[in-house]
Amino acid sequence: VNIKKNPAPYPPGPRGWPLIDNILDMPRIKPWLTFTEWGQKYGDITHIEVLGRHMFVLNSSKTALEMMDSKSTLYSDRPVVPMAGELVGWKDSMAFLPYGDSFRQQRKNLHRVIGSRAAVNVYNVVEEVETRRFLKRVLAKPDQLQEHVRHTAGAIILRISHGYEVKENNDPFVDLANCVLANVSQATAPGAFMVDILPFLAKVPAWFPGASFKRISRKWRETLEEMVSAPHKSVKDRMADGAAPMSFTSNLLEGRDMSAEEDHAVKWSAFSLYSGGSDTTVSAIYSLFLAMTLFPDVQKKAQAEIDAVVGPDRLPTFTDRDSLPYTDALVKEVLRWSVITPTGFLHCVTEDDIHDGYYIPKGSFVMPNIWFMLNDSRTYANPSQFNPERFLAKDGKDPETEPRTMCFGFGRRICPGIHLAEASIWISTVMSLAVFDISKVVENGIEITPNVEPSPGTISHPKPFKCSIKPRSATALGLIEQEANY
Ligand code: HEM
Repeated sequence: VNIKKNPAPYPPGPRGWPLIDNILDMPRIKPWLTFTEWGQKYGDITHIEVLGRHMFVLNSSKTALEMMDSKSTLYSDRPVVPMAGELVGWKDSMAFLPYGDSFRQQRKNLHRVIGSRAAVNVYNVVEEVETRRFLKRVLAKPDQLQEHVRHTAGAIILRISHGYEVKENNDPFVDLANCVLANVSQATAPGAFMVDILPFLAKVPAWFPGASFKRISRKWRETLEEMVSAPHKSVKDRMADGAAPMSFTSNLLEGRDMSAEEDHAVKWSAFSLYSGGSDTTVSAIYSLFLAMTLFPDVQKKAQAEIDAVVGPDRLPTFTDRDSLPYTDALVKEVLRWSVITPTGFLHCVTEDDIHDGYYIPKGSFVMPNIWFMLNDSRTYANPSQFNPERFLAKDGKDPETEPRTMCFGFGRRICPGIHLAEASIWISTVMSLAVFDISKVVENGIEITPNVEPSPGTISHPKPFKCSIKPRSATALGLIEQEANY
């Protein structure tokens, strides 16, 4: 027999993973901690093999950049996901698209409209108006913080993607979108669907015993199609009447003759804003409130800075952004400390590579352990400490590495929503701290300290926690109660 020899050895890694049992055993609770242990044991690249598929877990940002950024032509594909991608139909959405023409076309759309801080400035008014509405909702029902964060993130994105203004309650698009996102997170949960492990099952007819995933996927597919098409059609109808407010979609459609293919790309890239941008931003802003509950000294420092620069008579706006370095550092520290996408999104390798003397075969998956990179003591002093000052130059010491170089992923797949994400988190932080004091709740005379307990999943959220949110003063109350309209 002629066995083809590998051109180089695989990187080291734990044994005993090839069995199907082990896939179902994949660490589901804080998997990033298991991956971190592997890094400590095996080095910056760990190799595992699951049913003949090679996977590489990366435990340093340097290695992640050397592979996925410097060699991005080899490392920019995505895995094929039978359940969520093929059967439910997410394969046309940006995050799932294979590296190729549709991918490039959608990235171009996103880049054109939200690809720089200057481009995103156009939407500052949307961010400000919706965040002021957020303050009002928090004031009215502080114990429903997480719902308000979610509602506001949805409102901002739908306004930007389609010029759509959401209703205060039971908005049909927000409900539909939440349903679509809940479905995809169920569809992609590791081990949830056998079809992802045995892709030939996709060809089994729906009546076949055990093929309930086919009926489920058909239902989820209809919901997804409605969510992608309905807002797109509504923009077109309003443009025909000359009544469409400015948005991502109207901007791309305006004055251009669209082929069916281009129209499809606009439709799906607008949807990608929602799918990529809502849940992630929600996690970040909810984490900010958790951090402020836990670290009152940081909160006071940021408030002192805001008070000195903005004064008591108005709410902060984006024009204050460059004058608030501590608050800016606080936002960076939230992006480092909170676990938003702990293990990133898988990249798939399109050509054989040899990296650092190790064999990385075509078709294998690469997973950056972003949680560890943001907690790596080679990059961050006392990484478990919440300390915005690490991002300020001081006494001749340079600021530590910006989390944005890791927390948004790598190479040609790097998050295209960075500028929008940073704008949303920044305005929520500065407006909330200008008017609210966030603190631990006291129940029966006992102060409750929330646990820091991130959920598992591609997009992780802090476990729901209690905190007290009160207006800082009568003046602050007055600012919150002012009308916020377009
Ligand atoms: C704090 C907030 C956010 C975080 C932490 C985050 C993080 C990430 C990460 C880690 C990836 C994967 C990159 C890779 O594969 O290497 C990603 C992809 C993506 N993000 Fe974000 N993101 C955030 C906000 C947003 C926003 C606001 C939008 C849209 C407006 C967005 C849209 C997307 C899209 C469309 C992709 C897929 C890109 C592709 O596959 O080429 N994200 N994001």
